[in-house]
Amino acid sequence: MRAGTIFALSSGGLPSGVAVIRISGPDCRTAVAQLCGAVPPERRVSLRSIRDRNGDVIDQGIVLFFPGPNSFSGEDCAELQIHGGRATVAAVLVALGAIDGLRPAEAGEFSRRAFLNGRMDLVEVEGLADLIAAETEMQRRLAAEQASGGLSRLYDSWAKRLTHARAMIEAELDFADEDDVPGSVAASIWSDMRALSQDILNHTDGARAGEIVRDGLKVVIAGPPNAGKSSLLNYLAQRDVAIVTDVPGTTRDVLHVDLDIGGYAVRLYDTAGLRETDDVVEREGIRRTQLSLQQADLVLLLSDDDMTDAADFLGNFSGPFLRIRSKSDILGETLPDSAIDVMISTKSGDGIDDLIERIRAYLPTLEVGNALALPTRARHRDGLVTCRQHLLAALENASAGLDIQAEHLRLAGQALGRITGRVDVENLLDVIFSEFCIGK
Ligand SMILES: Nc1nc2c(c(=O)[nH]1)N(C=O)[C@@H](CNc1ccc(C(=O)N[C@@H](CCC(=O)O)C(=O)O)cc1)CN2
Ligand SMILES: Nc1nc2c(ncn2[C@@H]2O[C@H](COP(=O)(O)OP(=O)(O)OP(=O)(O)O)[C@@H](O)[C@H]2O)c(=O)[nH]1
Ligand SMILES: [Mg+2]
Repeated sequence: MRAGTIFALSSGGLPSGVAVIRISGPDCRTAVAQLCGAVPPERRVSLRSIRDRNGDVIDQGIVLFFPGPNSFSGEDCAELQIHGGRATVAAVLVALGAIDGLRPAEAGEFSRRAFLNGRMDLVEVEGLADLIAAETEMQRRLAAEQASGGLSRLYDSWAKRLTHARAMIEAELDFADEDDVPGSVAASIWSDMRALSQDILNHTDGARAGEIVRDGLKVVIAGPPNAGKSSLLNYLAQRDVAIVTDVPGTTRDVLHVDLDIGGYAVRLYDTAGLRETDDVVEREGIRRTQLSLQQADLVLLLSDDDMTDAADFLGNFSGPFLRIRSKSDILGETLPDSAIDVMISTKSGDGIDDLIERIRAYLPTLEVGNALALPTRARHRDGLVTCRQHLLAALENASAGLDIQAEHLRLAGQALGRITGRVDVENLLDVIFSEFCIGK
């Protein structure tokens, strides 16, 4: 850990009504005393004058002091809640920087210290980062559960079962020579380990839902040029995001907008129309369309005709898709092909509600309570898979002997410990904390 006492603006963009500057570290008391004359009573709201080196008042603000270890970071912490003008904040930050032992915080450094001081584990830290980034209600619910330890409690309870099983095996190994210890201890242990393996499997089944809620459902609009793809993106975004013209081949870059459908995040992509072409720029656009199709959770296949050749537009994509007949306002009397799922018009708005309902069917449903403890990152899923592999290796290798089995249980527990950051994660920390903003 980089040493020193750190400070940062922890509230958002300036100007703001009030700005919160946080300080954490061993020289926190000194810093507060220097700026405010004296350290205010612990954990109490105090209105103080904040002064620069020359004793000139910069601002009047609310000052809080939280002595470690019972603080957010586990160190001595303070907050200066001042007026949120740019010059006011800048002057206070300059005054702090001039104090010996103080330096500006790096992104996520307050949380990193909280982690290193055992105030939060890694899964909670990730939950906190997601909570700050949450834009929809379901993202918020999932992140809040994770940040407050819901997922960690589950993983810790599993780690405890593994440790218990190992302890029982060790006991059995230690007394193996004595006649009065029957093998019956192991039987109940192995049935619990089988149950645990199933618990992990059920939990991992929720990983896709967790990742979709956190990252948003990726919906790609594809189809022939001029079908009205960009018009649909603009309509759903309620903004003029993409260029729309009657020239086929208008869109080249992949654009996206984030939608909130019933509290769930949906990331909608507009792509270049797919066709054979000699235009180098358009070909590059089509290549990018194909790349985004590989990432899609759902494809909206849009066309203003019956699109008998739908599969041609899907490339390697094998996931779910909806066939959408666009421009229904100029359909006239002709009935669309029965394979069409939805008919829409961005001119009249017809069919759009229907389309949104159809997209909704691909969103997970999050229930309250325990069901909110879901893995939200590939990192969690990978750790769970490794854990379960070792668990199965332990269960299936009775012939290898108890000590080999116990070793697999140890490795299973280690995989869980890596998820929560209780073991051996030094190399992960930079990646995880760099996701944070400064001041968190
Ligand atoms: N002004 C302000 N508001 C904030 C934060 C903050 O740092 N400052 N938070 C920052 O994320 C969140 C609240 N999280 C916090 C978590 C723990 C402690 C803390 O001091 N915990 C001690 C004492 C608990 C108590 O008095 O009950 C502890 O757990 O020992 C403070 C804030 C959201 N709101
Ligand atoms: N009548 C009618 N015209 C539409 C509708 N949607 C789009 N258009 C028109 O169709 C033309 C093409 O629309 P775009 O949204 O640019 O089509 P695109 O699929 O993005 O086309 P490319 O980017 O070239 O692949 C434009 O002239 C639009 O005004 C609709 O619902 N009804
Ligand atoms: Mg377009």
